[in-house]
Amino acid sequence: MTKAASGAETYPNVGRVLVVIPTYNEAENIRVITDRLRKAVPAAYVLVADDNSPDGTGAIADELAAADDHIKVLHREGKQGLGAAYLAGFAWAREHDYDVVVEMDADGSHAPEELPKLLDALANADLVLGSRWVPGGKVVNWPAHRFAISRIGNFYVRTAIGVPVKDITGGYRAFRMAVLDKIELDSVASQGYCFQIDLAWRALKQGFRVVELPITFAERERGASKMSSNIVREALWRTTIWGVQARAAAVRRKLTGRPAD
Ligand SMILES: Nc1nc2c(ncn2[C@@H]2O[C@H](COP(=O)(O)OP(=O)(O)O[C@H]3O[C@H](CO)[C@@H](O)[C@H](O)[C@@H]3O)[C@@H](O)[C@H]2O)c(=O)[nH]1
Repeated sequence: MTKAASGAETYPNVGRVLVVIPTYNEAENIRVITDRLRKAVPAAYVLVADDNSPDGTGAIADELAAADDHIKVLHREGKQGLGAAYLAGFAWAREHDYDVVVEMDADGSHAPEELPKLLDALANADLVLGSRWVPGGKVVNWPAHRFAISRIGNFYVRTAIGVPVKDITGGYRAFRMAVLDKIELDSVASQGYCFQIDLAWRALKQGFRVVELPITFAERERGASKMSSNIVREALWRTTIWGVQARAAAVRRKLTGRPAD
């Protein structure tokens, strides 16, 4: 089979872009999302990070990769969570010299057609967060319980760790590689939504320019969400601990007069 022509290799003013798509049982979605993405941003490369999905997502991704040299596949041994799949994707991006790494769900919740907006915003930012909760952002067809979890969760995180970000749990974002190089990914243990909170917070603490841009998040039409009560619980306990640690550090600084570590 002849591979599709690569087209442009870089995105203007940004460089080499890798979109990491973690997958677990996304056989119904992976063709659609990669097709939309390749049309929306022909210069971008795609890495499907599949956790040995029982529904054969990995084999479909291999077929797509065989036909298009902008599509790559990372086969992982088994289901280890969203965060672990992204960390493996980031390490792959670093090994292969990408300038920007994008996180995107496989199920169409994150519209590839909005990616140029996120990439263009990197002109004045190091990390661009697609946001449902800034003016202009929205969610489509979300069940009431997801809406409530996201709004209450984001409010809780903002209050607990004291960050101004409106949608810190969102999973549609573009990182300059400099951010991923600096935020000590080896020590990231969080998974699920908490992984998103963790990375954005690390970037903010390092003083990187973090910008939120409105996006439309659409509920998946095919396949099942992997959201579970464990994912929500993890976000709660970890952010509570981080909030307490941040406050304790602020008090220590006040008492000793020393700047932050
Ligand atoms: N490789 C791998 N991929 C996974 C795993 N769990 C989930 N994924 C993939 O991660 C993406 C998001 O999973 P969903 O199950 O659809 O996520 P969600 O609950 O709708 O969560 C989304 O919204 C959250 C905030 O509302 C975000 O925090 C989260 O990152 C994601 O974007 C999908 O492509 C899914 O296949 C896993 O264990 N391993």
